[in-house]
Amino acid sequence: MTNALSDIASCLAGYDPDSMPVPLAQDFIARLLPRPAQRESVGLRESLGRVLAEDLVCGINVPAHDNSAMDGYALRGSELQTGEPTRLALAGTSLAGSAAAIEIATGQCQRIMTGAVMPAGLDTVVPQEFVELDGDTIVIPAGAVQPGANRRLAGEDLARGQVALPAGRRLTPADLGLIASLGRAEVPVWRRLRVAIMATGDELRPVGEPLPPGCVYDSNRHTMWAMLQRLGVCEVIDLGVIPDDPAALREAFRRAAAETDVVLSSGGVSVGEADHTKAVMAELGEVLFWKIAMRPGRPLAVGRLGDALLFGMPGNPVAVMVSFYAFVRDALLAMSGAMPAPLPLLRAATTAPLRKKPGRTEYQRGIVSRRAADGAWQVEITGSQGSGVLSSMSLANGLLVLGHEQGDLPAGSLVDVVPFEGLI
Ligand SMILES: Nc1nc2c(c(=O)[nH]1)N[C@H]1C(S)=C(S)[C@@H](COP(=O)(O)OP(=O)(O)OC[C@H]3O[C@@H](n4cnc5c(N)ncnc54)[C@H](O)[C@@H]3O)O[C@H]1N2
Ligand code: MOO
Repeated sequence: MTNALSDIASCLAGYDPDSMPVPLAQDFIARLLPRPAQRESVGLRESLGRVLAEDLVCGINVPAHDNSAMDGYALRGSELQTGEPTRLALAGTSLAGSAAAIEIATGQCQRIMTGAVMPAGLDTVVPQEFVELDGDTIVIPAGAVQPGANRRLAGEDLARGQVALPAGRRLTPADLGLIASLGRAEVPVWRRLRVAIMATGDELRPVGEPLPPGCVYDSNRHTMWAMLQRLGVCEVIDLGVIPDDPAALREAFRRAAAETDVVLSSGGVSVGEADHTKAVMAELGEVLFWKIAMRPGRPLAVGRLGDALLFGMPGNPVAVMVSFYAFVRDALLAMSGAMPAPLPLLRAATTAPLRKKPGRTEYQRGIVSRRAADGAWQVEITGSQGSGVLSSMSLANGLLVLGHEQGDLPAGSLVDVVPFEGLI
């Protein structure tokens, strides 16, 4: 039996739906999240960006055998002379890919290529450019190589039985290579989350249609779709634009909750007369409405409809993006089974003074760059910070995060910036 949202809220010290600090809202949401339940096996390439459902244990050593790191000559390190050249007779050649057992006698060495198996008993490789050939003898100048150099040991990258990648890992290009190096063609991952998106509002028109007076094109569904694509762990179900009509909203929310794990809507969560979204959510499910102490992104609805989690995000186009990164991103990753991955932060110096009201978290759009004089990070605000102004968001390459208690800042202050690279 899951706890009612109001019970969870009553456990939080300082809970205030009319002025919720960002960390408290994040903490509340973290308590609601179901763990992933269904796993599937996907082909290696399909696993990029997906969440590993179990620890991936190495079935083999990588590399599988001791091998050479250089093209050169393999020898016994104990036979290297100190203070004078070493002379060794050439026995034969080892090429990569050959597993032939080779015996090399004392006083001999073996020509060897990068990646070739080290002959038994040899532990050192001298690169070919360091030696001189004297007929079938190689001459290694004193000090050209240390015993044990240029040899890669079996299992030095990954040892059989070791956990190569832990459950919860979101797989990267290097991880795909790692999994391939273990010879695995199939990867166990958690099922993608199904996420419904919808934009609500009578004034919204889909792109590609004429724009009647008083209307705006719906941009939020496209930013929501794009942010979800970038996250890489969701299957997006687009329910389109829903008018401010209770019957249509009811139908859309019912359908979304029945078919998906998470429902994201934009608009209709403020106090306007056509803001029916709130009423419909409350009628169908269990929903809390908050005014978050932040800017932009002040109104937010968080709730449950059946088994689906609901985020009613504000309609203003920048507010919906900031709400997504402040609250929805981490929730979706946790529900996908991913281990927590806080957004990377840069510390950058402001190029001009900043106005900031204490008592709320502010997310300001900026451009981070390296200062010519010393290469240190600096950040400049991208102009109007209105929560409907998408152009300053589009121009930005990062979001400044100014904490709850922070007041005005003089030029040159160090602030936290979330870089968009890889995120937006
Ligand atoms: N009296 C008050 N008014 C408002 C408050 C408040 O506390 N008291 N809060 C303001 C804040 S902050 C925000 S944010 C908005 C959020 O309101 P809603 O979530 O109800 O959003 P709407 O009213 O539906 O739309 C707001 C704005 O955004 C435009 N919009 C909506 N959806 C889209 C979309 N899909 N694509 C592009 N643009 C969209 C819409 O046309 C409005 O201009 O409320 C403030 N008001
Ligand atoms: O905070 Mo609203 O979310 O200003 O746009």
